[in-house]
Amino acid sequence: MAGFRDRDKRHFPLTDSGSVVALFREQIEGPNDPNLALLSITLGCIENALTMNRAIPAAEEAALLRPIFPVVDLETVEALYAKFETLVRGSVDLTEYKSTFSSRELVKKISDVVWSSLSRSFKDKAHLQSLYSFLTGNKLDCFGVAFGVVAAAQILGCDDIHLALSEDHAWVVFGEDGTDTAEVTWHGKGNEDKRGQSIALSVAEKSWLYFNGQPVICTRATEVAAMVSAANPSINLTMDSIEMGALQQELLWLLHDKGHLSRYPMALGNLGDLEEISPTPGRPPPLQIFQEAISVAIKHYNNHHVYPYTYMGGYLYRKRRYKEAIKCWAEASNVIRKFNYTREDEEIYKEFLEIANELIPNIVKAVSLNTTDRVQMNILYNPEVYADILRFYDGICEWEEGSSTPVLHVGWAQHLTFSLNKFDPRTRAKIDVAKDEDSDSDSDKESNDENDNQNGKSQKEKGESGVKTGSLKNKDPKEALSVVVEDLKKEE
Ligand SMILES: FC(F)(F)Cc1cc2c(N3CCN(c4nnc(C(F)(F)F)s4)CC3)ncnc2s1
Repeated sequence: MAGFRDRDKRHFPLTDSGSVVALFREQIEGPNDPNLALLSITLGCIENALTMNRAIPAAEEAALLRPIFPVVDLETVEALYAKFETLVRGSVDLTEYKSTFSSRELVKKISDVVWSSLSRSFKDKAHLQSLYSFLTGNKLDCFGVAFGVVAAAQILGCDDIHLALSEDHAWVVFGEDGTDTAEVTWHGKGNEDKRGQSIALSVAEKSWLYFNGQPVICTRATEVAAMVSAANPSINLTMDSIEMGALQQELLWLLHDKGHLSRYPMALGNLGDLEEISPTPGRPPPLQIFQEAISVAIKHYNNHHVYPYTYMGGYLYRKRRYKEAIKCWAEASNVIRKFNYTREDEEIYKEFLEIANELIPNIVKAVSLNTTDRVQMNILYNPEVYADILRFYDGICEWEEGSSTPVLHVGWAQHLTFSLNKFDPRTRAKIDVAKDEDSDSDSDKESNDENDNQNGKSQKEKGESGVKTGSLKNKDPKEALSVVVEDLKKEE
């Protein structure tokens, strides 16, 4: 059984980040599977010490010469581990579940064990993702519940139960070939939880939330990567714990070097962000890490992940490399157009709303004010940039087409016209929005329902109930945009 081994105990007490990395390294290197509960309790204990109740500003703390990195005693971790093991083993009678592989009933039972221990307080605070939070405060966020179920499954010896991750949701896979799926946590606000159900129906909706069937399926080592990635160094809205960020960064490099981020674009994105904050000597620059995330998404997930492009776009925007940032956002839009927008896709909706209604307008404002900088200024004379903004909007229009919920509203049109009108008219005339044969959206918007292809109903016809907005593909850009703007104004 997973349990605490002497070789694990040898690392304690943990006194600095090096000793934590050594523990994680030995756990990951094997020969046994890494012990998720042991590592999550340990990492959560450190995060709690470094980010909670840090009332005194760091400067004064340093003046007091108070050691910042907490000492993690074996007793503390062992006691919490024993509490988790007692809860899990005491609640699940495995003799009731005969088969070699886990059943949906067993998965639901494990989910119920975690679920029923939770306090009712609101769950979208920070630092609620680890078993330390669960065992000391009975609080977990959406990810934390899913992770807790997998950690509990490991203690029960259910080695076929693994974490499945999309960009804004988590569930589990299990069974003989690891393709059975089950909801084990809730999602978003005000949505009834669907725990115990398979996710097949939700995937059929072609929603971004379920990735249209391209989630990150974890191994025990990738589950460690998820735990590390979900760690949160923030002390409050304006301050991060440098020590916690550095520890997270070191652990992500350890996992990266062992190949455990090679199918996990979001963890690579997290690492790129950490490298921007504090570059590690001898390691690749952030852009290269973001590029690696994009390559992984293209290679392993049929380019169905949005975040690799918004990680890179955000970085380029912060570096004032506006032309390249806008290209990334056009690529992000090229991903989302493959999906149908559903009401549980709010997180990614907010991402595109911020790009369209804040970031791009800020760029066109900045470059039209800053006439001295020739490089920046000529963005408004660059047909490629203009075309990328049109592609960005066209992808959002396609995302909306055939969806049950509208995406665009007149606010979008106001920012759209503001941004586009800043471009020189001659530039706008220069671009040729040719109908791009092979990327005809019908084929991209895979319809999981074979019937549509058989009776030739395209995605658009199929989405009869969906919202209709003009796609820019077949029209002259100015005419197309006036169609979109008029449509939106009608809704006002
Ligand atoms: F499990 C859920 F439900 F929480 C879904 C997951 C989220 C997530 C993540 N995130 C989410 C995306 N995220 C982003 N931060 N910045 C982003 C970008 F907009 F800059 F791209 S995306 C923070 C890290 N990082 C590693 N793994 C996961 S699994």
